[in-house]
Amino acid sequence: MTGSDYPELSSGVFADLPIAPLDRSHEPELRTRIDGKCKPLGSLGRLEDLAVQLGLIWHPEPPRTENATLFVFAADHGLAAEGVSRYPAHVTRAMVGAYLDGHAGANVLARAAGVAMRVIDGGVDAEMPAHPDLLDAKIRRGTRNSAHEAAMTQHEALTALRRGAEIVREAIEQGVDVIAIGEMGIGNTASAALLMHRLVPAPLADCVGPGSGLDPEGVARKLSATERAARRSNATRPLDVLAEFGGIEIAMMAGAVLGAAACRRPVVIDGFIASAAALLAVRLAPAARDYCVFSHRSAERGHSLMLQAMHAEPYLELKLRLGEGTGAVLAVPLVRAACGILTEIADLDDVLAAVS
Ligand SMILES: O=C(O)c1ccc[n+]([C@@H]2O[C@H](COP(=O)([O-])O)[C@@H](O)[C@H]2O)c1
Ligand SMILES: Cc1cc2nc[nH]c2cc1C
Repeated sequence: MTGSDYPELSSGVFADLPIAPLDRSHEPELRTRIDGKCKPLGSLGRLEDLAVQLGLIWHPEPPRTENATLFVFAADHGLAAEGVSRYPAHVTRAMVGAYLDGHAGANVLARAAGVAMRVIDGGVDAEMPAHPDLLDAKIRRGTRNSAHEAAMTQHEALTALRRGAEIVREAIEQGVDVIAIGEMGIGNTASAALLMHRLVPAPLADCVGPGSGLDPEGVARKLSATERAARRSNATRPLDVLAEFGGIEIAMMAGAVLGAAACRRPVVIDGFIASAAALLAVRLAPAARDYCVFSHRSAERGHSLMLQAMHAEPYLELKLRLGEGTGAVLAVPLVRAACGILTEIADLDDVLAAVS
C-alpha cells in the first residue's frame, strides 16, 4: 500500500505489499512489438491496449492468463430491511447454495469461459453449512442497517478489506494468473450507490437505480432510504464511507483489487457493485487502477458515471445486470486473446520471409 493518509492499511497484509503503478516507460517497446505482428497496424483495436496493459503488468515476464478464477463474495445488508430491493434477503443464502450446486448463472458462464470459481461467505445472514467449496470468511451476519447506524465498525471494514486481499494473494501464490471479482448480496446496489455518491462524488439520484428489478415506486423508496442513510453521516474519507455504508462483500472485493494489484496481477471487474469496490480500492490506492480490467457496462443506472470517474471504458455492452461476476468471466476470453497478441501472433517479417 502507498499513501500515508492510511496508516491503518500499512500494517498487516498490506505492510509487505506495496502497490506500484505500472512502469509506462516499457509501453513504446510493447507497442513496437505489437506493431510488428502479422496484421495491419492497430487492427486489433482496443485489444492491443489490453495487451499493452497485460505486458506492463507482467513485465519483464511474458503475460500469462491461462489460470483464471472468479471469486464470488457473498454477504447480506441490514439496509435491505428498508425495502431497497425487489427480492427478499434470504435470496442471498439461497444463491450461495446454487453456486455450490454448480447451476447458477455464474457457474454456467464461468464454465463457458473456462474460468474456475470460488465462493466466499463474507457475511451471509445465516449459519451456512460447511461445504468443501465454500470459504467461510464471515465477518458478521450481514451489515447493520445504515439508514439507522453505521453498517460496520472500522475494525470490521478493515478486517473485510484485509481478508479479501489475503484470499486473492493466496490464490496467486497457488498459481492463479487472472483474478475476476463478483458478488451476491440482496440490497447491495443501495450500498454501492451510497459509496458512489460519496466517492465519485455524485448526487444520490444519479447513483440509485432499479438494482435487481425495482419498479419506479420502489426506486423512489430506495432513494429515500439511501438519503436517510446519507443524512446520518457526512463521511467522505474512503474507509469511513465504507464503514458507514458498508457492504462486507464490497469491502472484500476492494481488498481483492488491492491484493491483485500488490501481487501484480490483472483483476477483472464485474458490474455496478464490483465497480463500486474498485472505486473504493482506487480511492485508497490510486495505483491499483492500473491493474483493473473493466469487463462490461451494467444496465444499472449509475454504472456509466461510476466508470467515468475511473476513466474506464468497459469492453462489453450486453445490458447485463445479474452480478455474480457473470460479466467479468465473459471478458476473460478477451483478456486471454489480448495476451495471445503478445505471446502467440507471428511477426510480419517472419511471415513475409517465408514467401521471399
Ligand atoms: O452487477 C450489476 O451491475 C448488478 C446490477 C443489479 C443487480 N445486481 C445483483 O442483484 C443483487 C442486488 O440487487 P438489489 O436490487 O437487491 O440491490 C446483487 O446480488 C447483485 O449481484 C447486480
Ligand atoms: C435470483 C437472484 C439471483 C441473483 N444473483 C445476483 N443477484 C441476484 C438476485 C436474485 C433475485
